Amino acid sequence: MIKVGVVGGTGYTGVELLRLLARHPQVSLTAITSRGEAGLPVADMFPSLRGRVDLRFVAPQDAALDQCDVVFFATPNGIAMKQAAELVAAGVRVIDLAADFRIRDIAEWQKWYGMEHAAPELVEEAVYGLPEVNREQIRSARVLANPGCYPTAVQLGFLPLIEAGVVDLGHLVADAKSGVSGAGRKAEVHTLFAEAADSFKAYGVPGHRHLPEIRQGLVRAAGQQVGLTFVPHLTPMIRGIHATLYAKLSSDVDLQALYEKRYAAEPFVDVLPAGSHPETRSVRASNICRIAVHRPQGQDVVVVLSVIDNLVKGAAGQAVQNMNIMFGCDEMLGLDIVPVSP
Ligand SMILES: NC(=O)C1=CN([C@@H]2O[C@H](COP(=O)(O)OP(=O)(O)OC[C@H]3O[C@@H](n4cnc5c(N)ncnc54)[C@H](OP(=O)(O)O)[C@@H]3O)[C@@H](O)[C@H]2O)C=CC1
Ligand SMILES: CC(=O)N[C@@H](CCC(=O)OP(=O)(O)O)C(=O)O
Repeated sequence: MIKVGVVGGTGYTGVELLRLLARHPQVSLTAITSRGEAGLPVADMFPSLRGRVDLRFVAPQDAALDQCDVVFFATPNGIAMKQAAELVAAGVRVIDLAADFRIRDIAEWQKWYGMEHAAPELVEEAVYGLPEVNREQIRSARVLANPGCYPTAVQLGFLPLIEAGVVDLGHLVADAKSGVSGAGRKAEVHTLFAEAADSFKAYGVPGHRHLPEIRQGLVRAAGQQVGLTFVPHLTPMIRGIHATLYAKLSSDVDLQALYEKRYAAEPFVDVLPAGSHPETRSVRASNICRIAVHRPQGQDVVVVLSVIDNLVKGAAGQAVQNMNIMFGCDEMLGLDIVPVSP
């Protein structure tokens, strides 16, 4: 059994991890932390876990994390980077759901995240956990940088076009919408029911911290610089990301065949039939990214629609997928669940 610790078990991605890990046949949940709820049975806070998780929350400093085989950090940015080195030295593998190890350029990371990096040497060795790109490196990772939610939907949508070299790399556009759980469980005015339940807005247009992460992945696939415009939106739903991606075609290609071939062996990417319009509810609570590719009215423009559940393929599900790869389990173990909506 894989002994697992979860730091940040009271947050949205933390409880989503617990939902998935509690039913994982190879996992033994060992420690689940909370600073404010130490001592409280986890199932008292989350009744959906009654009978499935019988641990109590423990304060992070009291958790025997060094006894685990792997520790997930479902914490704000800047926490994992301070603890990962000690854990790795103790032989514990680290999966960070935050952004501490995602950006290889430390100066760039510090600019976007507004803090000094505490473990640049671990960024160097960390593996970016997008299995559809890095599966082989993930197997031996000691530090795993789980991708961001928008970066997962946008990269999976753009990658086939970029890898095949069939679009103008200077003018890629990603227009993405997220449910409110993407902002986490902490209290903030803009996610109050009265603020977010009946409104729709773009944000971060001058620059969002996921821009450098997406660009890093696309540049790697292209082998050259790319021009990317990324505009996130907050939409009145709880879970889900819908990314609409635009690019100018530079060669004539069978787009449907291109996407079907690229993802034929991927268990968690579903390329829909030509002409489809994926809905976020079709992936709710599942680890699947559903993609449709369009060429409107035969123009030289390609439009890609990519949907995920931000808490699953965009966070906890992808983290469990990565754990499965790191520990030699079947990649779908604990994740072979159907979406909860039609
Ligand atoms: N929400 C989403 O859709 C996605 C989130 N992410 C990333 O995953 C991480 C977690 O996000 P999310 O679950 O939404 O956030 P939440 O705000 O919902 O939860 C954060 C958790 O971190 C714990 N925590 C906060 N500060 C500390 C600290 N100093 N030391 C230890 N634990 C701490 C909190 O627990 P307590 O206060 O009880 O200690 C809480 O359980 C973030 O980095 C986020 O950016 C990534 C992809 C998608
Ligand atoms: C709707 C919403 O607010 N979404 C968050 C992004 C989600 C997230 O948690 O960011 P990471 O994946 O980098 O951790 C935001 O735009 O800041």
